[in-house]
Amino acid sequence: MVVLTRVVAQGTFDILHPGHLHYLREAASFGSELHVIVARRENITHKDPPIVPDRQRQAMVEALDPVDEARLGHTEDIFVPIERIDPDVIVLGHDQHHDEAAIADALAIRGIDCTVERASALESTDDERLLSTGQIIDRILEQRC
Ligand SMILES: Cc1cc2nc3c(=O)[nH]c(=O)nc-3n(C[C@H](O)[C@H](O)[C@H](O)COP(=O)(O)O)c2cc1C
Ligand SMILES: Nc1ncnc2c1ncn2[C@@H]1O[C@H](COP(=O)(O)OP(=O)(O)OP(=O)(O)O)[C@@H](O)[C@H]1O
Repeated sequence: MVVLTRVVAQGTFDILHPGHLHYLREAASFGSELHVIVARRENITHKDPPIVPDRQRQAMVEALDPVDEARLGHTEDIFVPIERIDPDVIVLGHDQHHDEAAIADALAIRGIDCTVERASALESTDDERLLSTGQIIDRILEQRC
């Protein structure tokens, strides 16, 4: 019998880059199905809002090879999609501003049996890759303005 292990990853995914692929491939390695929650613009208050519209960010993430399904997150309650997906593992990004223990407590309160992991960072070596949306936008501003 095949046991499906559902994994959740999440983020803004404004302008896609190799760091996103690294994160999503690592998240996918924790199970058999990767579900991605794409943050809604109105919920992105911890940094500049995304340039790319919500639906376009969701469509681009869903097209990536490691991703089985991508959805826009809930407008108010971040646990609504979690309750619908019912994941076995949530993988936080290396720099995501969420505390594993706090997420784990919130899952336990809701009776959701799911572990919380933290992905690693794809660090820039000496090559030319741009490994954050911020870097890409800075490069555009430098070279196009
Ligand atoms: C478990 C979990 C569930 C989330 N659910 C939602 C959601 O339903 N709606 C949403 O807009 N953002 C959701 N988010 C994304 C957060 O709103 C936040 O923007 C994101 O984690 C920050 O990622 P980034 O700074 O790496 O882009 C969720 C995050 C986590 C960790
Ligand atoms: N270089 C990277 N290595 C590993 N994971 C990354 C990297 N860049 C982004 N991620 C992960 O991808 C997810 C989405 O991140 P996000 O969409 O905020 O991209 P970002 O490039 O970090 O954006 P910004 O530069 O605006 O912070 C997060 O979980 C984040 O940790």
